[in-house]
Amino acid sequence: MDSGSLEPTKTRDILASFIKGVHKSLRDKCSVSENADQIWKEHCQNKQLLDEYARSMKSLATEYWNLSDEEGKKQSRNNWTKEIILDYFRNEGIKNERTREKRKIENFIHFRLPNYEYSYPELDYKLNESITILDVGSCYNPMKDIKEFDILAVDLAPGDSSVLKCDFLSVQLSNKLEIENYVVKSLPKGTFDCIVFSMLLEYIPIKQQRLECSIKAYELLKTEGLLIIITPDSKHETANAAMIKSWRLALSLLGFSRITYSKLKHIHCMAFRKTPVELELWGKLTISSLNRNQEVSNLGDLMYIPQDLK
Ligand SMILES: C[S@@+](CC[C@H](N)C(=O)[O-])C[C@H]1O[C@@H](n2cnc3c(N)ncnc32)[C@H](O)[C@@H]1O
Repeated sequence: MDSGSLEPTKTRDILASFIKGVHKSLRDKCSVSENADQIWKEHCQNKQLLDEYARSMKSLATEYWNLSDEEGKKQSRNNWTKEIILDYFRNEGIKNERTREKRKIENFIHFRLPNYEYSYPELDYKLNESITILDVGSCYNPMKDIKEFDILAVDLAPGDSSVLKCDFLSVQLSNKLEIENYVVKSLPKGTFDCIVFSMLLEYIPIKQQRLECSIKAYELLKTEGLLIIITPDSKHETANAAMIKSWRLALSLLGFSRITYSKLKHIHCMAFRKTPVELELWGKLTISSLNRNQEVSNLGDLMYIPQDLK
């Protein structure tokens, strides 16, 4: 795409609509096909399209999103992510969350399960010097200069030499990191302090696949590790509140506890921790607190995006 001689706002709009168009075309194809896995496979092999997407995304984010002034900094997904991760791992975040979670569980047991035997686990988080981060769908590795982070950046189509090629939907999970010719073949379970899905889930065309990504994140994180999810939305905070609530329910039922949520001008930002509370008990608490009258027959249905409904 050559848009070099156009006005900046025009170029920005062209890049943004190309990106949205790739997402839409994938969703449309999957919605009329019996074989969404095949559509996804074909998409992953379309090198020309993926490379153009990577160039467009990098250009949009680094040249056209104004992030240099004070307001821009406040609205930046990378600044939000950095602040939340550092607060959680380097300040009192883990300790505060344990206290909050313990209190929540104890209240729940007291009122709903008075005969239940339970003690909140003794925890001792082992953090290496750097915070290990798996940035899924990283594109150009936007957080690579943050010195506290040790980032494994992966993408279908790397937009920077520091990013390894990997389809998160099909990559194997095992007990070690395996890389062949800059392609990730397998990721180690239970080893990451933090996983970042920054503007990833709305690219994934099917609700069930979004759930699969979330399940993989759960398996790859250490207990008490963080999952950061950023998803674009320029509407008012309340416009898609039902979707945000629905994702929270799905992720809670997987064993995540939401620790914070912010609506910035163009994005929703969420951080979840992998709770150390046993899943059966956590599920009961989730159903009682978040799911008062909703029937959940398929967790995948909860991971919808507004575009699925169009
Ligand atoms: C909208 S871009 C976001 C880039 C970056 N995270 C950011 O915040 O600027 C979405 C990225 O997710 C990548 N992606 C989508 N599905 C993926 C998958 N299954 N595995 C790895 N990367 C994926 C795309 O190639 C694309 O680079």
